[in-house]
Amino acid sequence: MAIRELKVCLLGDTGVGKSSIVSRFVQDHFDHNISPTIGASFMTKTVPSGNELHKFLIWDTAGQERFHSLAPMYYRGSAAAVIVYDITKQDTFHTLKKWVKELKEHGPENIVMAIAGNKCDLSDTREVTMKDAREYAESIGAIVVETSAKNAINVEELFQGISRRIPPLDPHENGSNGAMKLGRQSFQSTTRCC
Ligand SMILES: Nc1nc2c(ncn2[C@@H]2O[C@H](COP(=O)(O)OP(=O)(O)OP(=O)(O)O)[C@@H](O)[C@H]2O)c(=O)[nH]1
Repeated sequence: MAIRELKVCLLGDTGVGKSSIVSRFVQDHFDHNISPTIGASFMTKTVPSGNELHKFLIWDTAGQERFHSLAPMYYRGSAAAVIVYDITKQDTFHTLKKWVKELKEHGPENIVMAIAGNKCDLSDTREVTMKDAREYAESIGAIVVETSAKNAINVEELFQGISRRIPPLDPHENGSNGAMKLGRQSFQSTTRCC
């Protein structure tokens, strides 16, 4: 079975739960007292996808503004970006839109964009509706899903959605050096809710 290495970066405001999503996905663990990320952190996880294995090389970036200038190092060469907002904080949805703009202007041409509305376990105090998120995602051709890293809701599904957007390897395009051509399979939006 062929292994594809897929660089994925997580972007979004500080405190929205990027590290918690990665920790839930890779280690099936949630820490209430997780510290803010300094710079970036790196983890990997390999999952089956059709006839292939997708090895996600995950760069979890720091959301604090002082680290913003480092982000291009992590989205450059990425097959996918997970852009996270907190459904209980409208301003984090605004920050997400700024990240999407930056990715469109400076990110890889065919990057798969996945929007994660995290903390859906706190939907009683929601400030961003699923309708708004879905409409925005459709307008940019992104996957959108509401997640809870805390309660393990839709985290696996988020990465499965990314896997589905990665076109299967064409053996004729895979050179002897193992170079792989990545791109977005479809521009249709995919939506999942809690
Ligand atoms: N209720 C709830 N809290 C969450 C969830 N995900 C993360 N948190 C909490 O939100 C806070 C911030 O989580 P982090 O994962 O550090 O957020 P981050 O986006 O990585 O933050 P930076 O590293 O500063 O960019 C922590 O107190 C987490 O425990 C969730 O799904 N539900």
